[in-house]
Amino acid sequence: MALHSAGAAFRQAVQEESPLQVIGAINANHALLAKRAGFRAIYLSGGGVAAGSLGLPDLGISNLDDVLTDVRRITDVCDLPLLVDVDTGFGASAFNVARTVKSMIKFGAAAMHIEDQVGAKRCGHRPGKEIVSKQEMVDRIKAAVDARTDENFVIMARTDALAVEGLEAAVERAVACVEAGADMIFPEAITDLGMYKQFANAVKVPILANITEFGSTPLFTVDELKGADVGLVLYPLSAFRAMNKAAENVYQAIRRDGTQKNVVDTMQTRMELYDRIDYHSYEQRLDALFAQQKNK
Ligand SMILES: C[C@](O)(C(=O)O)[C@H](CC(=O)O)C(=O)O
Ligand SMILES: [Mg+2]
Repeated sequence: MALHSAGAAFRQAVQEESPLQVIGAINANHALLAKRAGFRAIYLSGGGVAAGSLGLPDLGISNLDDVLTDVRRITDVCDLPLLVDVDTGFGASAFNVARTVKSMIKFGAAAMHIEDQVGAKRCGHRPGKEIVSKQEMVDRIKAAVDARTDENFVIMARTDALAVEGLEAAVERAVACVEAGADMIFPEAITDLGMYKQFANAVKVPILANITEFGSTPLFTVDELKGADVGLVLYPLSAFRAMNKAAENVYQAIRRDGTQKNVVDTMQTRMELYDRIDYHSYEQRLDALFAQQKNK
């Protein structure tokens, strides 16, 4: 087992905060802001890597390296356990899935979710999704579990089957994934609170509720989800959506007004930024390091 296991920290957080709020952090800076706000676990969204880092839609276009770049940047500065969206695993074979798992662990992720959509996937809240067979999904999970180099690294199985095959089939898939070794279940695009309970009763492992905005799932509160036996609550893109709106507003204002004076009040100040990224302590270390040289 790894000396410092991010996976173990994630499992502990799930035990201690029930349900555990897992907050989307689109980049390293946001990871620091999330930690400061008191969250105990963070999330790297696949849709967020695609839209935020690449300016592309969430349609299975981004690859393993795109995601790893963002994972490394986040885990380099933030010690909160990170759950990563690996879409369908970045390749059809068991070797592809294994490579994804090993890389995630190496780059410091605590957990990943892998889904049962076909490779040419869509956002879970869009129409027209297609899923692979139950057996093929079970094989993905088996490959992932087998590839772990840290037994505490969390393999979460996401099923998109509800929208395609209905509740019963989706629950059946979840059960099959847990039998294959999945540690947690992410039933995607849930429409009723009671459905979470049905998954939880059937699988007996923690269930994640994806409370993404403007999708098919109502914005259930933590208290409501606790009552439905949910173990983790995900907000994948909340800060990302807000950040994009803020940027658009500033771009439009500066272009329109020829000055930023009208929007400067909406900005994080220089001092706030420096505080959030611990700028001054870096500077002090630099001064201390080269002080002797200067005094010579
Ligand atoms: C969770 C998700 O997979 C993501 O990539 O963040 C998306 C979120 C979204 O598009 O709102 C999904 O639910 O498919
Ligand atoms: Mg995704």
